[in-house]
Amino acid sequence: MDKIEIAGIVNLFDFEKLAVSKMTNMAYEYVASGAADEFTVRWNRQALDAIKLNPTVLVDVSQIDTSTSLLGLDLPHPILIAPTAYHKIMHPEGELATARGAGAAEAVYVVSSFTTTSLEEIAKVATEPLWLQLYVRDDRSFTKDLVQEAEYQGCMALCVTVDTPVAGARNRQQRVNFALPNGVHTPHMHDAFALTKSLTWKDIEWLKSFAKIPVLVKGILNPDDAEKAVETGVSGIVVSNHSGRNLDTVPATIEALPRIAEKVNKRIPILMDGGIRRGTDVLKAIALGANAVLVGKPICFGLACGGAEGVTKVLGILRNEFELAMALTGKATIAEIDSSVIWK
Ligand SMILES: Cc1cc2nc3c(=O)[nH]c(=O)nc-3n(C[C@H](O)[C@H](O)[C@H](O)COP(=O)(O)O)c2cc1C
Ligand SMILES: CC(C)CC(=O)C(=O)O
Repeated sequence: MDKIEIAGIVNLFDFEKLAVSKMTNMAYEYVASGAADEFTVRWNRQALDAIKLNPTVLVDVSQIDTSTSLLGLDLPHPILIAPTAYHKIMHPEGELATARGAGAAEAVYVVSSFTTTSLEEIAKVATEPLWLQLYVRDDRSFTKDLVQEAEYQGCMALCVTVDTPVAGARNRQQRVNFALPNGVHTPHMHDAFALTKSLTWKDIEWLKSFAKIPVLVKGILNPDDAEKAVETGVSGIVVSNHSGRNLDTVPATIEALPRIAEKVNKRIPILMDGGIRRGTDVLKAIALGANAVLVGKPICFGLACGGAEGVTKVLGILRNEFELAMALTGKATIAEIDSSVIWK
């Protein structure tokens, strides 16, 4: 059943349409919704759509190379799986299916702190690099233990989420009384309300003082914060507005990206997420200063539609579209993608 329906899917938007019928209403609302009036959710997409491309013709594009290196990793393509919580509410195999899907698609999988499967189990099935997204809790020793467990399980980087001292006004989650179903647990985080509200740059320094793997901060929108991140010595930043789930009416990430890229000036890698749905979106993000992108919601919908296979298909479609976008704009390698590809 799943296989036939998935076979008919040709783009990432199709996954959401199919996922509506596959997910419980509560799970769908959890994944699909943003904060408050969802302006930022819409702006993420509208801002990407509004950017026009400037193709160069008569360039030899017989060999398209999407490979890139990031924090010491050689990646066949620059598309990562963004950390999203609670995969077992989307598919019974949860994060194990996501990790298998990532493996088949040669993608880095950033596991959420709110994973419903332990890192140990995920690491057993993963064949591509895992990173851990870290929510810091009031109990700092708990956080230290989690970092050490991530290192022990072979995670290759930490993404510390810094845009969620509190979750946003998630009205759609409130309307469905969002709660985890019986039998679904978060082995590394227990309680969403135990997140710390007192996280500062000092904590990032503290994490860096003992972490043996690169520390990135996820949730940067303000260029001055990007500068602080560089000064604090983090290994990279993720330009993100949490898919519009926290502070509504912040700008689209693609709008914030050029200013941040200018400030960072290639001193550390920049990743970006928020509304990436098309290969042309990946191209635009790279052209405006990102080294790599992450996708969140489409992975959840792919997982809901077809488990590991759905996740692989989401990534495969996006990667293929990205290759098409490179060929059609006359860019054979990632290094060649710069702002000349944007119509001004
Ligand atoms: C269902 C869902 C759960 C999420 N859970 C987390 C999380 O646990 N930790 C985190 O840092 N970000 C979380 N995010 C934010 C994503 O990592 C990412 O920033 C965002 O989804 C990217 O935008 P996109 O979904 O439009 O691709 C979540 C997003 C969604 C949609
Ligand atoms: C448990 C939540 C704080 C996870 C999250 O980051 C989200 O739902 O956006």
